[in-house]
Amino acid sequence: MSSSISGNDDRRRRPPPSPPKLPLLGNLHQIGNYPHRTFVRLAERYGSPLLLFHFGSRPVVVVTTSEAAREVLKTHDVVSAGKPEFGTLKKLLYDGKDVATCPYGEYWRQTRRLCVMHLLSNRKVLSCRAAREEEVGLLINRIRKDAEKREPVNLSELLSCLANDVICRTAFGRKYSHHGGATNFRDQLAEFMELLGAFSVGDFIPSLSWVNRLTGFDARVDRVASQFDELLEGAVEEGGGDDDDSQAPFIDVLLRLQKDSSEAFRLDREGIKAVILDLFVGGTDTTSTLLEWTMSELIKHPRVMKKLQEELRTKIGREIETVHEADLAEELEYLNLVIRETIRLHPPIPLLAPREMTQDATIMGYDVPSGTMIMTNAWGIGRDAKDWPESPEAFWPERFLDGNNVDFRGQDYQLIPFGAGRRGCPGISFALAVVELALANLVRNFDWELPDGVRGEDLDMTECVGLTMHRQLPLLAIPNRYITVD
Ligand code: HEM
Repeated sequence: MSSSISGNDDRRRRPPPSPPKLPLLGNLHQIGNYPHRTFVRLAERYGSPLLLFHFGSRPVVVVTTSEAAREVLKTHDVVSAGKPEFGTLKKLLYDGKDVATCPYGEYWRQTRRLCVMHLLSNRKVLSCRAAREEEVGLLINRIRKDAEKREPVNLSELLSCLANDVICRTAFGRKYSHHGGATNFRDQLAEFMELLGAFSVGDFIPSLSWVNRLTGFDARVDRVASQFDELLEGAVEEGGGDDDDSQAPFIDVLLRLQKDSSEAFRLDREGIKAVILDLFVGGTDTTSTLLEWTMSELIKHPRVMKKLQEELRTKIGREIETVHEADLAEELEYLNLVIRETIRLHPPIPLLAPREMTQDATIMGYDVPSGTMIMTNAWGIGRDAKDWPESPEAFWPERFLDGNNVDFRGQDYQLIPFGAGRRGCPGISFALAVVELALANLVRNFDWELPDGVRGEDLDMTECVGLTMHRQLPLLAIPNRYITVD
């Protein structure tokens, strides 16, 4: 399939179709607020699974079909495993010493191995169960109090706190509700994420880098990077106390590995801080966004909500106040279908994390040179009528019944919210553990209604795109207690 093409021989090149571009800006002016939607429209207009754009001076190929995604992420897995360099990311993530943004090579391989083996393995995820159960328990108790007042709760906010607190507990062994007195850790993290997702003109049009200085963007990046470094330094100083890896917070595990003479590869101090940051960046907003969309779809579709409630209430029973992970051991088929259907329609990172070609390659018959940035439109692929012939825009978990075993773990290219191939997400089990436990509790323990008598079907589902794609308006809903154990 792959064929190398000579760097100089432009006559033989067949690039993907490309919408007309402007000088300096390239195609940046065409992208709009919902790039994933724009890219689907343009792919249809040009009738091509690959389109070539220019974001300023950067060539970017956008992949819009499952077939093309398979070629990129499977056939050309190694060649497409590079990462584009962005100045802002480098400043915020210790010059690319993390897993998610570091270039493809030995450092990435070893660092990812450490994460997969020691932090995100199924065994380690299981051993963090107590922290998840406690945090979900706190959330449910809080909602019970609100239910007594019959007041709407801000589910978006609560779910974001939950994801954040779970990662904090597993990464540091404690919560960082407050750091440095009045400064709230969550606000700091929110600003960090905002900057990671922000458009930095200098990264695309180097001749306009001065704009970042003029607007104060660069100074803000420096300030946030140094605030976070201070926090992580504190955590590294305090860490290293526990010898038992299975129970230890991530920071302790990484510090122990650093001292372990039998380990051929050791992360330095910046590497440890960068990896911890990666887990926050990769694991908080993504998880809470998935929870937020799942609850939105359930409230919007009372039939599905009722069916899921029946499954949970029948299989788990009414005898316990709060669902624990052991209670989920029973096969909860419909819960699984609901999560699959939500993530199909609302992949938290609609365009996956950008990749960069490390060699020339031919993809779907088009030549894509080394250095091209690759964006895979998981959102568009999840709604492509070719792969999802029955009402692709509809929320209908039953589509996964009757032998449709399409799953999101990176083998089925029509459903790739976690990416695929060697740079695919290593945090799937970690994320699902939180998502399943939280949903089982929220849905089994309460009936939900929208405030002001708004009907579920009228719930606004407008998206807002940053680092992740979340709801534009927070999800406010009134909980009514269902499970009341005396
Ligand atoms: C619903 C939750 C999540 C979603 C939708 C998600 C999605 C993704 C996606 C799309 C990628 C890029 C994949 C690719 O390029 O093929 C990725 C990478 C990554 N994710 Fe996740 N993720 C989630 C949860 C997590 C969690 C909980 C963690 C860790 C605590 C995590 C850690 C990472 C890391 C470290 C990478 C970089 C992998 C590499 O470059 O080798 N993610 N994730």
